[in-house]
Amino acid sequence: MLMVSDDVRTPVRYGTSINHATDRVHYWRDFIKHYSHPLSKWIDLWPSNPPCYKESVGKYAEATHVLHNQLMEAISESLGLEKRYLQEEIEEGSQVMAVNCYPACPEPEIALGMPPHSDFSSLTILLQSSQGLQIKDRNNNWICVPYIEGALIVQLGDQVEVMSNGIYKSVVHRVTVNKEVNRISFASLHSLPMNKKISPAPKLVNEDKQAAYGDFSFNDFLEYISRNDLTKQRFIETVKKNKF
Ligand SMILES: O=C(O)CCC(=O)C(=O)O
Ligand SMILES: [Fe+2]
Repeated sequence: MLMVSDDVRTPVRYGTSINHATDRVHYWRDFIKHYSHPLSKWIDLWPSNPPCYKESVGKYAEATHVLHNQLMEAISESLGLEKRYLQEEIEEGSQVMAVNCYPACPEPEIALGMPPHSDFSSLTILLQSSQGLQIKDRNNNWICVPYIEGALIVQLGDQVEVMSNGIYKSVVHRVTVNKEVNRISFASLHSLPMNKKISPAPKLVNEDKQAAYGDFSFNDFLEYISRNDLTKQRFIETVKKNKF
């Protein structure tokens, strides 16, 4: 399935993913329906072809889950919080593996693989087959993330921005396309549990630094994206108490 946006305001979108951004809300709703089903442990959502997919991607998903836990410990420590701050929630959280495919594009200058956005996740761990990802720096310039074979890219998501009371910022990113090669990326999006309200860590809130965000859950995020266009306003802007 190739999805090309007919949106004339922005460059067309050229690419597809197993849970394409515009389709993600439907994908996630289905995923959550299965996930919250009492028999969810026995419901197999993996594609059966190619036959090695389930085993290889399954192992990769397990490894990224472990890495996510370790990175969250390091982030908590760096903020002066307990190493195991939110550990239980992290263990019980969800993980979505988004497999994105961006075909070589005849007119890359008028297309984008994925429009600018930040991830709702705590962290996204990304593996890319070639260059294409760009991040926005604090001066609003787009910076290419270089391709390094086998390297994992870790992106901070909205949940860490809120939990850290804005000390860390979730990264705005987009994906460009090119004329020569098809690009594939595996984005492993890790999140705290659906109904867990995420708010600034109490230790990071004081008289000098008030809570800069209200609380929100993954469910609130899903509600938001089912009604709003994420390319017009990032979800995190809606939970900020003061615009800064
Ligand atoms: O393809 C990429 O490099 C990034 C994909 C992405 O941003 C996402 O799946 O949220
Ligand atoms: Fe993303």
